[in-house]
Amino acid sequence: MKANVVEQTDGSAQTGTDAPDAAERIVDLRKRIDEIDNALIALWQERAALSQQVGRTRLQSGGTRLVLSREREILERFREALGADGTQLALLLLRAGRGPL
Ligand SMILES: C=C(O[C@@H]1C=C(C(=O)O)C=C[C@H]1O)C(=O)O
Repeated sequence: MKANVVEQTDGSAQTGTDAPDAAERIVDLRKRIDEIDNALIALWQERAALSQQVGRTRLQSGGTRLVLSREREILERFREALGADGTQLALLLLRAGRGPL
């Protein structure tokens, strides 16, 4: 294993290059990647909580646990935007909110 694929002593991951300019650019780009990941995690959790709220509201009013036509719309939206990966992502999103089928 190359030495530059191990962790640095400060706990941050190595950049994977010994070129200082590239390493600096990578550290910079990674800051934005980390911001995006944190936003995605927060949005994921918010969506799951909202979905659970909808589910509870519907069940308490005598409605169904799921609305498959709505789920189909969401799957289609993600597939149109992101292709096959979008479908997989939407399936995970839906499961996070309403639990497994
Ligand atoms: C949240 C809802 O309930 C369920 C969960 C959905 C979701 O997580 O988006 C979509 C449809 C329903 O099966 C809803 O009907 O909007």
